[in-house]
Amino acid sequence: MPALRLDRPRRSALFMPASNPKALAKAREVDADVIILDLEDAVAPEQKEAAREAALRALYTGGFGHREVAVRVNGLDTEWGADDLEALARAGADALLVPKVSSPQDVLRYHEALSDAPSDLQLWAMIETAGSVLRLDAIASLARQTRLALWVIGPNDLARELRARPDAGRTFLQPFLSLAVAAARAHGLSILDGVCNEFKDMDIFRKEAEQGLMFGFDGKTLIHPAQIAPCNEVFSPSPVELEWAGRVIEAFAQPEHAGKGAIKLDGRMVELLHRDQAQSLLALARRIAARG
Ligand SMILES: CC(C)(COP(=O)(O)OP(=O)(O)OC[C@H]1O[C@@H](n2cnc3c(N)ncnc32)[C@H](O)[C@@H]1OP(=O)(O)O)[C@@H](O)C(=O)NCCC(=O)NCCSC(=O)C[C@H](O)C(=O)O
Ligand SMILES: [Mg+2]
Repeated sequence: MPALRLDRPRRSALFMPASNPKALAKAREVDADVIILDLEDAVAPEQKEAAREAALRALYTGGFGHREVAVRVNGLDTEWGADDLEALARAGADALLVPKVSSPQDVLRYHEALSDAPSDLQLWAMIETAGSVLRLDAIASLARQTRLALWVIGPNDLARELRARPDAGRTFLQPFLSLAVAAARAHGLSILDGVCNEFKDMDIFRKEAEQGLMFGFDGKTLIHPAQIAPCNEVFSPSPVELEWAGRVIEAFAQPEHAGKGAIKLDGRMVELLHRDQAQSLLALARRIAARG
């Protein structure tokens, strides 16, 4: 199975309809950590085959630099799903993102359909159905025995299925977001927050991205290039966090703190687990800087 790539910065993941040549042309320029070529909901039925061809051309052309590239295929329960998987399994994508996963059996179907794919091809799954909400732990538990490596939340499909009324604070999603992050972390999956449909008002977008950061997401999926810069900023360690991280590590290195599990710093307790967090933050900052 592919090694789980939790070490990659995945602050921003931009969806691009593979049927939109103007959008695809930007895939090698935009500052997103991940590009997701969409064959599913952003593509009209009559465009599905042309979009698949365009995604294949883009993958064979390559040149995506530091960006991870995923393709969101159509579900196996649609007339295009099996052909998408067949065509794309060996086309050089880092991952295939599959929609509307509801159960462990769904993951196993996709995993089996990819049995001949290169060993480093990852399976990413949209978590966006009512069924998936009820089976988070069982779905995530397949991470260690299949290609499953990452989840993406799908707030639009979830709102539709639940008949919820989304508001700016995402009230209907909040309990679910916490549980999804917990299930992902328990089984070593990466997890990306869902898209914000608002792409003109960056205050609304930024608040939603900050909310996702607070819930523990690794990054956020995006629909428009204007969302990339604020998203990267929100999901990068801030100067204040990096300064804190440096001081925590330094404090634990002092001879008077040798062998201690908890010490005082700035009038507050810090424990060895905070030193671990500090080291992770500094490592993420180094990896972001190394992307160029
Ligand atoms: C939302 C859009 C339809 C808006 O498009 P448009 O009106 O063209 O926006 P702009 O005029 O502001 O565009 C300016 C230029 O930027 C390019 N552009 C726009 N969006 C993208 C993009 N995503 N990637 C790359 N480039 C993009 C335009 O082509 C303009 O270029 P130029 O003319 O050369 O200046 C549009 O943004 C869009 O289609 N977004 C992506 C939609 C999508 O992929 N949806 C599916 C994923 S979201 C999802 O499915 C959610 C999930 O499953 C759930 O259930 O929640
Ligand atoms: Mg969806």
